[in-house]
Amino acid sequence: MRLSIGQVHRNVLALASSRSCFVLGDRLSFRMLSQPRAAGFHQTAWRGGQIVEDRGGPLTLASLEVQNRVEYGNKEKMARSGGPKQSLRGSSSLKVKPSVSSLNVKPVKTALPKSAGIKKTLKVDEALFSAKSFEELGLPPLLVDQLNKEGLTAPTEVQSAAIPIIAQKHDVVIQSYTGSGKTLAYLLPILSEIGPLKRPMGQDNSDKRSGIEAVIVAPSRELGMQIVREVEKILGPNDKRLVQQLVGGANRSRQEEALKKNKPIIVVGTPGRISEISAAGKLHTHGCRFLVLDEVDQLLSFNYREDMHRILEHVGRKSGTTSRDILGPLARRSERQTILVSATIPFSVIRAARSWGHDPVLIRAKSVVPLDSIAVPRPSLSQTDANSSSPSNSVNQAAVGSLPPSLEHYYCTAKAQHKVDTLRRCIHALEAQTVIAFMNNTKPLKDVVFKLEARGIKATELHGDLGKLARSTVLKKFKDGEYRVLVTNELSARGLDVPECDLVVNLDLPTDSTHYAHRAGRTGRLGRKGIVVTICEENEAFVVRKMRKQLAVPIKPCEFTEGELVVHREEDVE
Ligand SMILES: Nc1ncnc2c1ncn2[C@@H]1O[C@H](COP(=O)(O)OP(=O)(O)OP(=O)(O)O)[C@@H](O)[C@H]1O
Repeated sequence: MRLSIGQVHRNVLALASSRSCFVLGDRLSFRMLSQPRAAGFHQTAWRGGQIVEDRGGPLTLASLEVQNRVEYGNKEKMARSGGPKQSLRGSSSLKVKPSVSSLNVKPVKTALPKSAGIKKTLKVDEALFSAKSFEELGLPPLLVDQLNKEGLTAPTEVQSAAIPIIAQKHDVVIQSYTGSGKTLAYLLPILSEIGPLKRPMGQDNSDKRSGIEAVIVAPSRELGMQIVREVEKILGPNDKRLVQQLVGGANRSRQEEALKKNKPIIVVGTPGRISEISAAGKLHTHGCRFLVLDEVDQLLSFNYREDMHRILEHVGRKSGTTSRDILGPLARRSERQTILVSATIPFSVIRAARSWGHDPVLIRAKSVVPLDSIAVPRPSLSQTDANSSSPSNSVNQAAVGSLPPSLEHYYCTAKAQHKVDTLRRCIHALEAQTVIAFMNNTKPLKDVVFKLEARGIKATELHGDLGKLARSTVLKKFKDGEYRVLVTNELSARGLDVPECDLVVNLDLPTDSTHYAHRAGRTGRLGRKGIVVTICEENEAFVVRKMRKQLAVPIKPCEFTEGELVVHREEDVE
C-alpha cells in the first residue's frame, strides 16, 4: 500500500554544494501524504511546522523534534538497546567502578532546544516494533530458515521498523544508532524480493528479471567488504557468487570478469569503483530495483559528488530516459527504490531524499515519519557561527541519538608526550581486551604502535596508505584477537563492526561531534557494554565538554591511577 505524493513543482537536478553535502533537486511544496491503509499504519495527527531556511549548521532530523514516537499501549516497552541480548564476549570483563562515578559525578544538563516545528506523526503498529521473530515481519520462509541457521532469530528494533516499510516499496531514510543492525534492516527486505531466498512469486507474476537488481554503495573498502560478507552469509556458500564486490584498491579487470562470469544480482562497492566500471560500460544497472547508500551523509559529501552523481543518475534508470523525460522526475524515480542509511542524518540528507524519493519516509527504531512532514529546523544562534573556530555549544541534532545507550564516556587530560602511557594505563585499569585507538593523521600511528609494543601490548596500525590485502589482513588479525589494540585513523570510524571491541580511545580529538559519534560507535555494538575514553591536552578539554553538550551524553572527567579508573567531579576540573 502506498502513500500518495503531492505534486512536485520544481525539481532541479543540479549539483549544489551545501556545506559538506550536495543536494540533488529541491521542491517548493508537497501535499501532505495521504493516510496509508496498510496493516500497521495509522496516521494520527500533524501540526504544521514553521519552515525556515537551512543555514547550513548541523541541521538534522532530530532537530525537528518531530513527535514521531510510536504511541505504545500498555504493552511492555522494548529495551532501548534493541535487538536480541547477546553474551558480552570481551566486553563483560571491562573494569569500571560505577559506584565511583555515581557518587562523584554531577549529572550533565543536556536540554534539547525548542522545536522548530512539530508535524505529522505516523503511528506504526506496535506489534512490528516488538516483533519477536523474523516470521512476524513477513520475511519469506527460506530466508528465515537461513537466518536461523546463522543464529539470527530475532530482529532488532530498527529491523522491525524498516523491514515492513521497505517491503511496501517506500523510499526510506534509516537513522538508528551505531551497532543497532542497520545493515540487515535493509538487506533482509531486499533479499525477500531478489535472489534464491525471495518470497515465492504469484502465478501471474513470473519473475523475468535478470541482471543486477541491487546496488549498495559504501564509503570505504572495509565497510563494502563487510556488507559483502553479510550478504554472503545469508545467501549461503552455494549462492555467494550472486554478490560481487566492486571496491577500490582491488583488481578492476578481475572484478569486471567476475561480473561477466558470475552474473551477480547484488553489487556492493565504493563510489569511485562503481562509477568507473559503470562509465566503462561494464556494469549494467538500468534495471536495478534497489539503490542503497550506506553512511549516506558521508557519501553525499563534496568528495564523492561526481561519482555519486553518476550512480544516482544511472542506477535503476531505464536507458534512454533523461532528466527532461516527459514522464517527469517522479516517474523516473519510481524505477528504483532508494534506501539511505546512517547513524547521523543531517537535514541536507532529508532534503535530498525528499527530492529523489518516492513516498519517502524516515525510519528510526521506534518511529516512521513521512519526510514531507519534517520541517527545516530553525537555526539556533550558535549554529549561525558554525564556521567559527570555536565549536558551538548547541546540540548537534544529526548526532544526538546516534550513540548506543549502553556506552560510557570519559575524558582525561595528558601532555602530548604522555598520551600513549595514559592509553596503557587506561587499558589496564579497564582491563579492556579489544581496543580501537583513533588518531587524526596517518604518520604518528606507527609510533604509537611501537610504543605500545615496547610496553608489552600487542598493537597494529590500520590506515588508507596500506594496500587492500594488508588492510584486510590487519583487520582479520585484530578481529581474531591477535592484536589487543588497533591504532587507526578516520578510515575505521564508520561502519566497522568488531563486536568484541570493548574500548574506543581518542588519542586525538575528533574533528566534531559527528566524528566523535561514529568513532565511539565502534564499541557497544548491539547492546554490548562499551567505554569511550578521550585523552586530550589540558587546553583541549573545553572542546570535549562542548561535544558533550552537542551530543547530549555525559562525558565524565577521569584519570587512571594505580590501576583504577577514578572519576572526578565536574567542578574539580572546571
Ligand atoms: N537481528 C540480529 N540478531 C543478532 N545479531 C544481529 C542482528 N542484526 C544485526 N546483528 C549484528 O549486529 C552487529 C551490528 O550490526 P550493523 O553493523 O548492521 O550495525 P549498524 O547499525 O549498521 O552500525 P553502524 O552505524 O556502526 O554502521 C553486526 O555484528 C550484526 O551481524
